[in-house]
Amino acid sequence: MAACDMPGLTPLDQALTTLLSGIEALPGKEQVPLQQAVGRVLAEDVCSTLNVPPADNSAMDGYAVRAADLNAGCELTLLGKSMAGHPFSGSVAPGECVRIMTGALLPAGADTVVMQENTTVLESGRVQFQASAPQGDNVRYCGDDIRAGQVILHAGRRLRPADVGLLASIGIAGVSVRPRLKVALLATGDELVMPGEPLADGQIYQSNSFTVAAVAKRLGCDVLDLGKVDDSPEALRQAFIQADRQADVVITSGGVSVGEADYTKDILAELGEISFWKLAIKPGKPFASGRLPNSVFIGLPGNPVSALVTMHQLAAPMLRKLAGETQTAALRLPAVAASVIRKSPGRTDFQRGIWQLNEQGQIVVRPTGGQSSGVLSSMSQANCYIVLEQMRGRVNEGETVTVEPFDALLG
Ligand SMILES: Nc1nc2c(c(=O)[nH]1)N[C@H]1C(S)=C(S)[C@@H](COP(=O)(O)OP(=O)(O)OC[C@H]3O[C@@H](n4cnc5c(N)ncnc54)[C@H](O)[C@@H]3O)O[C@H]1N2
Ligand code: MOO
Repeated sequence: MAACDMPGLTPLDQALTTLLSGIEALPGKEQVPLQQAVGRVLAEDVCSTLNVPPADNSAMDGYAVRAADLNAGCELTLLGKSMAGHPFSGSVAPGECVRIMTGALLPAGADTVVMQENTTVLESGRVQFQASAPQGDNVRYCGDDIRAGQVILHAGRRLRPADVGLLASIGIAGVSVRPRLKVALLATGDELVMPGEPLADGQIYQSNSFTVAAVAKRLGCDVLDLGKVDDSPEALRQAFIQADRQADVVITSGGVSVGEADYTKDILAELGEISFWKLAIKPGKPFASGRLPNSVFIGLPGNPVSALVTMHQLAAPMLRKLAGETQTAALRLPAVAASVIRKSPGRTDFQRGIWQLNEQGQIVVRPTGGQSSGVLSSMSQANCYIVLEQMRGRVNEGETVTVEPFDALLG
């Protein structure tokens, strides 16, 4: 069936644009020490008050010289040495050089550093050089990396390991960050049992709260797992009211389809506002979002892969926006299908696959087994999505497809 024959299904991009335009970053900020800043979202731009490096210095162990003095076999008089933390106090005149270590300040008068491997210390104590060198060779100039006054990290940045090093390198001991989002999780369904408990006929172990919590935690959220809710309007009503009191965001799984026990949408509409989506993606067709009196509501479909894929593709960008984080587009790359990939036109598929490089340096990808939305093992084995366009049908071996490598939330 062609996509135009699938009425009421909204493309993912369109749904995401609408969902994101309807929410704002939650207000507030707090100061945290740098040791606790990785993974947090900057609340303000950070400006450097320093040049980095703070002064011209050496990139090598060797000799600081004037480049104009150098030629093959030339000899220069050794004046002294410049060590990291112990600069040479004099200045280098024509015909002179100074022993210098990596990171030590370049003495006045010198403009170049020659690696010690290209020199010989003579019995006279003078230093002989094997060749000339371009002026500035092996010198790290003041401000090469960062200039005083420059914004080094912008508000909205989720801090990475290199970022906290960068902040430390300009002497910053703490930063202003956005508060952590409080996220309450509810798993709906009479059939659900917690791992560790015995399983009766017709019951299954609940897994969605574990996958969804794992992603939310990787996004730096404080997660409050409120457990399972039975498929009854009253149980859902009470659970939603409790969750709404405690959290900035309430995320449920299950009960958003058209089944007789699918009450999530009704209760959400009763207590707050609902927008219900039928998305043109597979897995993850049913998806609800909206507001409760105090919180943003996200209703994921119940099937385990659908819940995780919609958590990643829709809920995670929403959580990032609420947390004040600047959005970045997912990495998508062309790849060669290593096998036939079954697909029907109508929805954009997020099949689970393994990508690797072949001997020609091309990315090749194959699906990881069963692609039903209940088959979590195919997600567990995967290192990427194979993103197959809405209108596309079966993919033959050798055709080009798009892969989206799992990012830090899923990988
Ligand atoms: N007539 C139709 N039926 C269905 C449609 C449809 O359009 N028309 N959509 C299908 C799609 S697609 C999905 S996805 C599911 C979503 O349904 P719900 O969100 O209402 O989810 P449930 O019915 O509650 O559960 C579905 C499935 O997932 C299992 N589940 C639920 N919660 C958990 C959990 N926390 N951990 C593990 N597994 C869970 C549940 O036992 C069911 O097997 O609807 C289709 N039906
Ligand atoms: O498309 Mo539903 O999301 O899993 O099977």
